[in-house]
Order: sequence, then structure tokens, then C-alpha cells
Amino acid sequence: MIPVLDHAAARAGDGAAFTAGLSAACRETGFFLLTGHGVDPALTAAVFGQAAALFALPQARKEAVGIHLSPHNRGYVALGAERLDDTTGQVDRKEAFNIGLDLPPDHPDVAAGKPFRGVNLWPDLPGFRDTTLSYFNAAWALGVDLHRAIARDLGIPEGHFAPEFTAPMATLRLLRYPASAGGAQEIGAGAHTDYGSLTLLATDGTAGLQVRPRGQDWVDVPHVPGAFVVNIGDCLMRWTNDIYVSTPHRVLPPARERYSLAFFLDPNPETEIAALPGTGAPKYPAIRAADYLAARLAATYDKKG
Ligand SMILES: O=C(O)CCC(=O)C(=O)O
Ligand SMILES: [Fe+2]
Repeated sequence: MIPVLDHAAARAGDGAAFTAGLSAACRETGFFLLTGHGVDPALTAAVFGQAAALFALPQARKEAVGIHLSPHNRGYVALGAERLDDTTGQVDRKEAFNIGLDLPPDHPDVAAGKPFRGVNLWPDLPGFRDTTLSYFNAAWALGVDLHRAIARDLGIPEGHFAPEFTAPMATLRLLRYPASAGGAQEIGAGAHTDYGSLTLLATDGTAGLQVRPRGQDWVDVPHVPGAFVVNIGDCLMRWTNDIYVSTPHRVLPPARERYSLAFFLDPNPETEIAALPGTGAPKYPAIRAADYLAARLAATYDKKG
């Protein structure tokens, strides 16, 4: 069972019930559905529209903003270029487009070539940049707000996390999974856990996403219209000293073409990921968030074969 949490009362200042639900979800399932989150459904719909326009472009125009042109994990990822589960030999049947924190080329961190501090690649599509960045900012704000509830649950000051997400290593990923071609070995996205702190996912309602909570078999994630699928990533699991769980999930080949929008929220590059106060004897050494994410991404991309 994936819990459904309504964020509306918490956003209006009454967070007790929400925090209790969040606590159980983050410690047991690692996944929940979030309603009442306040992100404008028209904005989400507009991003889906932009994703459809982008993926419908001729391949050459997509490759013109290809991820190989970016040292910072931005841009277009072609069908068959990724393999999230390296134990099966199955290549993911999906294409994607990554957008990161949008800094100008003359920003000192960009000019200095700091990791995760690059410019975005933009397709030549009317409204694409403004629409996707509005959504990026809304998802970022929501993710920071959810970290306030996480802090309440962990018994640390509510504002503990906010300074760690002022210029986050966040990625908005537009995803398209073609309809299944019927091959027995097909997978949309292989089994994996996410790397970051929180992931906020919007889907077009087409089935395919499954999660495997600890000690259970794969279960379908139900579609709740307008809700985000929220999950804990490995970085937050480590930060909470394994009190929260990051849960494996995958996307089965969909019966019809499927679109989703995944917003991966990682902390600022300089954030130190060390067991949070009150979480017990540290199980892991402290690590800079940028070093942690870089290691995880390197492992994924090495596995592409
Ligand atoms: O498309 C989805 O529903 C999930 C995608 C996902 O898990 C990921 O990209 O990490
Ligand atoms: Fe994922």
C-alpha cells in the first residue's frame, strides 16, 4: 500500500497529521502520493505539453541539445542510452531531457567550472524554457517545504534543511516511454533507487510504475489524478542514518506511450551529508553532497555498457 497524504492542512499551518503520515511513509514505504500540494495543475499540464513537443522533434534537433554536449548532465538522452538496472542486461526503453538549476554563463560557479554548475541546453521551442523553469521552481519550493515536515518528524528545528537547498543540485527530467513493442526482455526503466534527497514525480496516468517495499513483491503505484508520487532517495536515507528508506522502483513497458516528469532534489553541492542530530551513531562517514551524487552518477553511466 502506498499511502496518500494530503498536504493542504499543513500548508495552511496545521501540520501535525501530515507529519505523522509522512513519518510512517518515509520510514516504512519510502514512497507516498501527495495531494493538496498547491502546484498549479495548469503548469504541470503545460510541461507535459512541452515534453510532447520536444520528443516529437526530428531526432537531429533533439541530438542538437544532446547530453553529450553538456558536462553537467543536462539535455537530451536518446532511446536506449541508459540502463538503470545493470544486473539484467536490459536497456531502458525511454528517452529523456534533463534541466538543472538555471545559472547564467557568467555566474562565478559556472565560469569556474564547478561540478553541477553548468548552463542548461534549450531546444528551439516556444515557451519551453519559461514553462519548464516555472515548474522547476514550483517543485523546488515544494521539496523544500516537505523538508520542513521531515525536520519536524526527525525532531530537529523546522528550518534545519532550508540553507542546504538554496542552490540545489536539482534535475527536472522529462521522460517518454514508447508503447511496448511486446518483447519479453523489455523494460521502461530498470529497477533502481533514486540518488537524491526527494523525488517528486508527475505521470500522465498511464500505468507502469511499480515499487518494491522491503520484504514485499513489486506493487503497482496507483494513479491519483493531480497527485505527485514522492519518494525518498539514497542521499536522504544516508543523511537520516537509514531511519528513512529509499525504495527500489521500476517502470514496466507501458501499454501505450507514457510521459512522466521526475524532479530530483539533491542538496547544495557543499552540503555535508552526515548523520542528522538524534539519528544515532553514524553508520557512514560524512561526505559532500556533490561527491556523493557524482559517484552515483558515474556508477550509472559506467554501467551503460
Ligand atoms: O517515469 C517514472 O514513472 C519513474 C521514473 C524514475 O523512477 C526515474 O527516472 O528515476
Ligand atoms: Fe526513479
